[in-house]
Amino acid sequence: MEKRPVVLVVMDGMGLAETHLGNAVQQAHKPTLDYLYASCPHTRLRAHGLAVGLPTDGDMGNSEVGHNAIGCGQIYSQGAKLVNENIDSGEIFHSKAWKELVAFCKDGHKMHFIGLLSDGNVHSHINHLKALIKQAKAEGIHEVRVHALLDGRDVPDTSALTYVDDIENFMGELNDDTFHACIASGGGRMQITMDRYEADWSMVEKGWRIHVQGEGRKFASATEAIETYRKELGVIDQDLPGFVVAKDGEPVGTIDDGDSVILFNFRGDRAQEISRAFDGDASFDKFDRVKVPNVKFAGMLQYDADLQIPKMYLTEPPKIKYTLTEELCKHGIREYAISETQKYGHVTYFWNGNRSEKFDEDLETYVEIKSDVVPFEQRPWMKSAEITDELCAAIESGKYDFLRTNYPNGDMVGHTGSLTSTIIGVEAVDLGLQRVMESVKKVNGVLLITADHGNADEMYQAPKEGQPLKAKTSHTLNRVPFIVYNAKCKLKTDDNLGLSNIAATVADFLGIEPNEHWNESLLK
Ligand SMILES: O=C(O)[C@@H](CO)OP(=O)(O)O
Ligand SMILES: [Mn+2]
Ligand SMILES: [Mn+2]
Repeated sequence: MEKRPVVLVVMDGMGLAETHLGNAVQQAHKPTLDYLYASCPHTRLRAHGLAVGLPTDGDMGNSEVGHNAIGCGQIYSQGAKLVNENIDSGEIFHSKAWKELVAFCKDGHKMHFIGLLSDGNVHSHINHLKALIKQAKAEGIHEVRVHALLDGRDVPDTSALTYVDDIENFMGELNDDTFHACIASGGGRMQITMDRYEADWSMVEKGWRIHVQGEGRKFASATEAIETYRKELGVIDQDLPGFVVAKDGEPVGTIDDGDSVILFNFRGDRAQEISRAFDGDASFDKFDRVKVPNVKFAGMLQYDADLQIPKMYLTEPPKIKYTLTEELCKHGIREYAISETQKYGHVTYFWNGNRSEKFDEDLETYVEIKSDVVPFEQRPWMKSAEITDELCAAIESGKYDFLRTNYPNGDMVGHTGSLTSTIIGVEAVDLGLQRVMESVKKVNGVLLITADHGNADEMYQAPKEGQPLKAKTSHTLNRVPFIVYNAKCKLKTDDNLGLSNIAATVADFLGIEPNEHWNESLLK
């Protein structure tokens, strides 16, 4: 095959749904995508469940597992599954980190659990938290405090009380003369603690003050906080401000010297910054931690093995080998990756098997466009134009053989639950694609277009008879497209094909031999 530049575009969160109702992708004015479907080879891929290493086919896809699969051409058991197995076998409680943390806080100190309180299974699962609390009691811990990040992004948008009630009932049954567990603080996941890719460290600072120092608006319970904020602000769970649970004016669970802290999220992007705040020495300068308690801190997983974030962890992360980048570097292929902050790590860190470091400084170029810190329903175009400017220039420069990008709009705007804004987000992507196509055509390259999972394709929850339609903020279980522009080819259409079949396809178009560990190419 003659050597031509290959460009891969991931349209984040733009899956394929049958229904038109609430389908922002279908409802958008998208002449470019319409043209591509009408005239170019295309197929459908699995982007959820077993096809991306999740426990069951009931698990929706997400960016981490999606970009891992695209970037390594294989299916690895992912965090959600590895933690399940580690807990089921009881091995987690023999880990060095668990033993050290238990021993550290046993006498008169507290064990804290910080994490996303839901069963979304994208970043965490409430069952994992329950198993850890139960074992903490069994091993003689007296005090447990939960710092509950409220979801509404991987689960229905106002479901926080379901999970708060669930965990409080669970802890209530364990509580007795020797053991006391309760919620100590919390807040919406898009307000505190769970920032990613350094988009907005002030979120993490807010979380630190609330969880560690007990500084924030005080309430008698998590339920009171949620109900009060909902009444006052009318916002959905992910946007609820931080709160501290207090009794007689005193926080019930600050994080103090001698305590142990477990971050029970398994997914890495939104877990790294708070981990760095706990693990960081005196040189930590992302915000003023005021006082750093002498605690032992562990993550559910290690979120970046090269950078050792965090130092202690309960579950070994998937060891993703034979990545596309590694293989392309071996062949001297010059790579270019670009996105805006919110998805920058998706096309670098997740893409390369959860590694932030480059394989080859000379061959790889990474570009980050700074994301705005605004509610994305107010700026649904996000940085699509700026990404496109840079990408088109890079394509036309002739300096790169393989270029990749992620347009975040379908996903980031989709998560807000606004159908109108998400339609505009999809239209912004469509415009970007049109410009990328022109550049690809100019250099006689090949353009591959796909998505990492659905989101914008279902903006309403399944309708219930007699009830008004409710916004849906989470990802979907739908297939995603794979389209080839400017290359004559035939694509396989088998039902079992998924994101892990893309790496070998990219290699085919670049004219190099796919790695033997990769799943088959999509080319017939
Ligand atoms: O925002 C996120 O953290 C997830 C949803 O929990 O979305 P994505 O997997 O698309 O990054
Ligand atoms: Mn995504
Ligand atoms: Mn998403």
